[in-house]
Amino acid sequence: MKNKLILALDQGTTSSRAILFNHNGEIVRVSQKPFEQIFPKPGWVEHNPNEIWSSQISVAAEVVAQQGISGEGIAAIGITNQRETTIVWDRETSEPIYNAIVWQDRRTAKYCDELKAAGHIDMIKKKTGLVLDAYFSATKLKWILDNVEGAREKAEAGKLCFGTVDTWLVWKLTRGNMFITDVSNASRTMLLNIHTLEWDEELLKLFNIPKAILPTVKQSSEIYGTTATTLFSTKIPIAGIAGDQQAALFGQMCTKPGMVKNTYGTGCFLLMNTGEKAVYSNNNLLTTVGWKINGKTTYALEGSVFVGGAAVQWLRDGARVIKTAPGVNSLAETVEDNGGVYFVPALTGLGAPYWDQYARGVIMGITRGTTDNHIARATLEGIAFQVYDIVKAMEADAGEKSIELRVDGGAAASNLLMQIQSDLFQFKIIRPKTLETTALGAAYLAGLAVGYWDSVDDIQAQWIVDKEFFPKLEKEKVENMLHYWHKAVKCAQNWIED
Ligand SMILES: Nc1ncnc2c1ncn2[C@@H]1O[C@H](COP(=O)(O)OP(=O)(O)O)[C@@H](O)[C@H]1O
Ligand SMILES: O=P(O)(O)OC[C@H](O)CO
Repeated sequence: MKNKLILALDQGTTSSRAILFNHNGEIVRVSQKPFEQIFPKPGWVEHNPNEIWSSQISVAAEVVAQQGISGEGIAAIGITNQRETTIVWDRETSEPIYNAIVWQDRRTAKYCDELKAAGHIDMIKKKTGLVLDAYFSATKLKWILDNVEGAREKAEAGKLCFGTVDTWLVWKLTRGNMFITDVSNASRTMLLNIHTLEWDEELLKLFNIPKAILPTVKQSSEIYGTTATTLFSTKIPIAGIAGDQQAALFGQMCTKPGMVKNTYGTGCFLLMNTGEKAVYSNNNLLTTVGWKINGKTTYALEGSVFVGGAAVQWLRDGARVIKTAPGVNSLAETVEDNGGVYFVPALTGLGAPYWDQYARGVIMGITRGTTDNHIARATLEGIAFQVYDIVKAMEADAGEKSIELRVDGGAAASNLLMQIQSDLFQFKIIRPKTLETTALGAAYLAGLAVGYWDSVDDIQAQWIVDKEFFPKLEKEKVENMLHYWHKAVKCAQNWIED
């Protein structure tokens, strides 16, 4: 068994990845495929669910083929995924009835306002740990049922399935045999009571969601079933599922209360393990389920930034200032500072700690001397400032100052971004050798379930530091930058009027 490999499927916002890990937690092979981002209207973001599946299964098949193994060589599959993204499909045909509404999509912002005005904020926070925002699945699911012709009747009749991306992938991997999700993904729907870990009747009534449309909620690490034989040469156990941010927390081995990581992907997500206690924030952070293993639930506090690496992507695809994402670094490195330019990348509103659905991006402080180099630098800083604001909120909740931060995700590859982050915090940033901690977390969850690894202690030593970043910038300069950053944030806030 230990000679076999674990296959992690990491279905992210911008690409699908498949990674084979060995018993030492090392990457043996990776394959990655980007897929289309669909923006039908300002503030709307969609994916084609069939493309999510085809890109994911093609990279899985690719790593297996390139490694020259068959299904026999894989001990288990672990799944991790972009969270909240909402897919509804026909139970009979497996055909989606609408595009996936992506977590960044703001189309239900107004409906959230109505719910706030009707006084539902506290009940929702108490039961789900979440802030009333268009980010989560419940309002997106309601939108599909209300806006796709015939959907509500079909849902009432039990003919439709709703799933976050994990549910959709398991459905496809098992050819419709399994309709499940795990507690970490379920906790992001705004329909799960995070204390009982069951779908909540009061919430289902509020959002007008028929229970028949929902999957069964499972632990994050257990043998759920096996893949359909038509996909790989043999049946492979599917044994781990977690939302990507919770998986990254696990992959970073933040398994003890108080441990924190930040992932710099499309968005940025800072999570702190709070142990068996669901801790509530007084500073606009989310309470979420980390994972459930062997009947024990671990909770986390989370600060979510909607646009992190996606700001770099916009610089590449929207503004066309750079040709590749890493190109942002070579541009930004050529200037010593931002030249007074501040970019608040509120391209899909602002997440924690502002929770402003109507904020939009601003670039402030442009002068005749401003160049694309300054804009590139301001983009990286805009990512780091947002993470700074979240750490401050978490420190206020914890009542103590942070001393270090573990980082991962695609954009954490940028040494400049990590240096800026350390300068802002004035403490150490630690980047582990494996930046693919999301996939690694899913691999660990699956491997633990099938006995590939014996226990968390067995894998703890596999977390190895690659590079540490220490603050270099004087405190006064940092304070001045923070002053202008917060001034720019005010300009971005509450921009959209309808
Ligand atoms: N070297 C780099 N410097 C800065 N940003 C980068 C770099 N490499 C990738 N990125 C950004 O990181 C993001 C990709 O990270 P990843 O963890 O793969 O995201 P996701 O899982 O959300 O799809 C992209 O938004 C990209 O713009
Ligand atoms: O695709 P990522 O890595 O940016 O993660 C998306 C999050 O899960 C959204 O909550």
